[in-house]
Amino acid sequence: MNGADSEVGRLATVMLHRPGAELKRLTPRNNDKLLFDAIPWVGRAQEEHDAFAEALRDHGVEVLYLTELLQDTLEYEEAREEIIPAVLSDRQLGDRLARLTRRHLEDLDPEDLAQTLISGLAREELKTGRGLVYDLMDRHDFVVDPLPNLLFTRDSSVWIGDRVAVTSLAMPARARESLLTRLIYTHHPRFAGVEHLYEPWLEHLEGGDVLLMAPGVIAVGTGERTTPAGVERLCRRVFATGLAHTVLAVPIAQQRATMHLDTICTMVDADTVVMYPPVAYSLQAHAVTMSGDELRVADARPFLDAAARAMGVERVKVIDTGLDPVTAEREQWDDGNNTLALAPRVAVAYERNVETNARLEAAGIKVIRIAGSELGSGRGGPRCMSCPISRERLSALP
Ligand SMILES: NC(=O)NCCC[C@H](N)C(=O)O
Repeated sequence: MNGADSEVGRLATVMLHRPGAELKRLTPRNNDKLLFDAIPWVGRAQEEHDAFAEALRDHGVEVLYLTELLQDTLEYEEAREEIIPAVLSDRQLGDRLARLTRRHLEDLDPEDLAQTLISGLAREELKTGRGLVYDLMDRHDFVVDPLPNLLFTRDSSVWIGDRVAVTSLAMPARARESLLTRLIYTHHPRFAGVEHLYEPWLEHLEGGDVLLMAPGVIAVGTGERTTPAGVERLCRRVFATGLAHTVLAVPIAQQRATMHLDTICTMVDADTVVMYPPVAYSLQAHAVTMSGDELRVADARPFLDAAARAMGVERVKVIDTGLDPVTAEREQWDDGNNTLALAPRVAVAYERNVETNARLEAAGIKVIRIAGSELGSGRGGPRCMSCPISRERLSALP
């Protein structure tokens, strides 16, 4: 069954994106705008990603690839008719270049169209070109921008219960990603009948900010990416559909190191989180519940207290990630807190976060280590690189 009600129920199916030609578009001139800290070695990034996928399969997880789902989806005429105009609505193109680009895209078979939607299209790759915009562009300029951050499938959709929230990404370099995930969930037969809980044109909300703390309890970070208005919209929708009774709205610092809640906190057991020490005891949360027709927003209290109350446990256990502040800061930056749980007490983590992983193991967590020196140049770890499509429900356990 599709969906999830926790971060730690046994992972059955996950959607990944194997990085490809879109990473080859990164240059020292555009990497900041495209949200990468360095220029990755693409072949090695693919090897690291393949090893990640293999580790998941070795643990019984079905791996779906976004590219393959998109190719299948683009076999359907309605899907093609929906996505091509959406790509051309970019105001940079102007009418004439948009017409040319439309013809180019319409001529592509599903495989090439999927590839172009992901890796973009440079002016020089158009078969023919004319007009003011075309003439004034550099031949390397993009007519369709590449999506190197598609690798981080966590952010462009998130399953809550049996519904999928197709997110609304805040950074212009990522906005188009959720048009692709929406297309897949709308037209791919595997997802027929799945109800959408959120849409890309609503207030900004990114999957990396959404943590399913326990059945009925969702924490949502609000900072650089997810806005308070996005949290409010999600609250209304999860309460209206009975998918949650409490949402914890968690303000996080608006900076790159903490762009999403999952950069500072992830769950490794039903009542245990791995957390960045400087924020573990200072992070605050507002518990949001429904009171009649209105949202009831409680005063801020320590996140861990608010979470324990909502989850109905005595306390949320914390494994912190480093012995000294410098190590903790280095390993937080390198996604040490960004683990992907495959089951309670089993988590995938980047191998380079030596101290954090040692701490996890000392606390009884089985750590599956993966290499990520190249993958990490996009600033995301195992949780960021995975969208759980199906997890064993914790609410179904006796
Ligand atoms: N959930 C996450 O933290 N995802 C990582 C996203 C990294 C990407 N380069 C970004 O800036 O959006």
